[in-house]
Amino acid sequence: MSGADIRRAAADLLTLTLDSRRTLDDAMMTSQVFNTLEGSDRGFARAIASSALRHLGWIDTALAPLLSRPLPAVTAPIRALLRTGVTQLWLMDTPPHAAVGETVEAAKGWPEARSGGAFLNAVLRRADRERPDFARMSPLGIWPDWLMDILVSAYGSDGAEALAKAQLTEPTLYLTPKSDAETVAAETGGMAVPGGGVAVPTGSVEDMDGFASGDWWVQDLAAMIPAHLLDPQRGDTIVDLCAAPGGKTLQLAAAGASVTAVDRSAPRLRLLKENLARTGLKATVITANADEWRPPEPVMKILLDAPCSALGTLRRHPEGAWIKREAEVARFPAAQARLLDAAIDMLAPGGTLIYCVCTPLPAEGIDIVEAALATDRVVRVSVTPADVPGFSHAITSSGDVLTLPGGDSDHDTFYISRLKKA
Ligand SMILES: C[S@@+](CC[C@H](N)C(=O)[O-])C[C@H]1O[C@@H](n2cnc3c(N)ncnc32)[C@H](O)[C@@H]1O
Repeated sequence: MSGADIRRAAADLLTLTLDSRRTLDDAMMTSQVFNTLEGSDRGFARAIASSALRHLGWIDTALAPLLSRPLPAVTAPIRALLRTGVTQLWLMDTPPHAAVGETVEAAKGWPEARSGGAFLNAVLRRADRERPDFARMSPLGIWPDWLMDILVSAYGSDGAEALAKAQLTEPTLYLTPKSDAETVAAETGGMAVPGGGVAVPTGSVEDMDGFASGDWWVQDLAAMIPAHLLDPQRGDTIVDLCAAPGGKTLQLAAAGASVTAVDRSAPRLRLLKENLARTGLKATVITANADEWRPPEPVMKILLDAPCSALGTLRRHPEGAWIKREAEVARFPAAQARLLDAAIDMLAPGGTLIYCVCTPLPAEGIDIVEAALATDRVVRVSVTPADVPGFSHAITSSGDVLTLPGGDSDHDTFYISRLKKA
């Protein structure tokens, strides 16, 4: 494949994410042009798109003075090629002649972009001469204004900046071992870390030792905490609500618990079933709306990983900042409160419920839990340092866990609360 094909594929991934509002993973699965690439070409196209999405607010701000019309007024294919070109020039080690030349070539082979070749050439040449100094730009500028505003109002400028800086850093790939972390570390060339995960060098997951044999699955370190806090034991009956694609179901099942995994999305449950089959673990899988579904009898342990804005995983999915809308984010708390109420209904007296969301927004985390506590149907069981090896710094003054970035931390942001039925 030619260098132009790689740029065309990267631009296609950008239009699918930013203009069709798909996730990058989904775009990579559906883009025909991306799927003609193999090996390192595929890796390079993905790296360009991923870097563009990670830094998009900065890129668009720096592009604006180079254009005679606003970026949104440029057609989608040319806009994607512009972003593809400047990402190579400003953020990657691509030699300028290749970044400009191959991106302009890509336009020539793309009927909807062909007429913009000369414009693209002129802007990219100027972008090569007039390079922005991203180090002097506020990290908050990588986000759309609405997102910056809600994070600044929740955490102040410094806290929001820490979240933005976390997004600017390539996240480590972590595996959750089915049984022994040291064995998985030896098998994959990784390193066992406190909390039970294994940090591995980034690469093709399917090609790593132990993938096909199901010895591990990919899961962020912070995402391992909720299942740990439920203290799953052999013989426990556990209901895992909002379970797909199943990272936490696998953890609970690997501990020997009898798990019922409930999710309303059949396609996502297909992934959960694939994960169970690959790892040889067992769970009862139910497609249902957890607002309405009830177990045959109340259970002692429930995990509710509620649907959320997922703003705590932007470092892995930076496109989330651009494909989500403020109004959608505002709708989550009502759904979360309903689901927590339903989960409390399913819980036996004295039973334990873990509520978690992968977002730093208090409206989706502590506010939901405080409202449930105010009904007196549940009490909080404060998390202790011994409960969360490697994460004692994340225990909040109210006894929950909030894994905000800080120092040399390298994990997603989760809010987790442990509740007991009164
Ligand atoms: C954060 S994801 C769950 C991730 C999963 N627990 C894991 O560890 O892989 C939230 C899930 O909630 C599901 N969901 C959203 N609303 C639901 C509802 N009312 N009933 C059941 N599942 C729901 C979504 O389909 C999605 O799979």
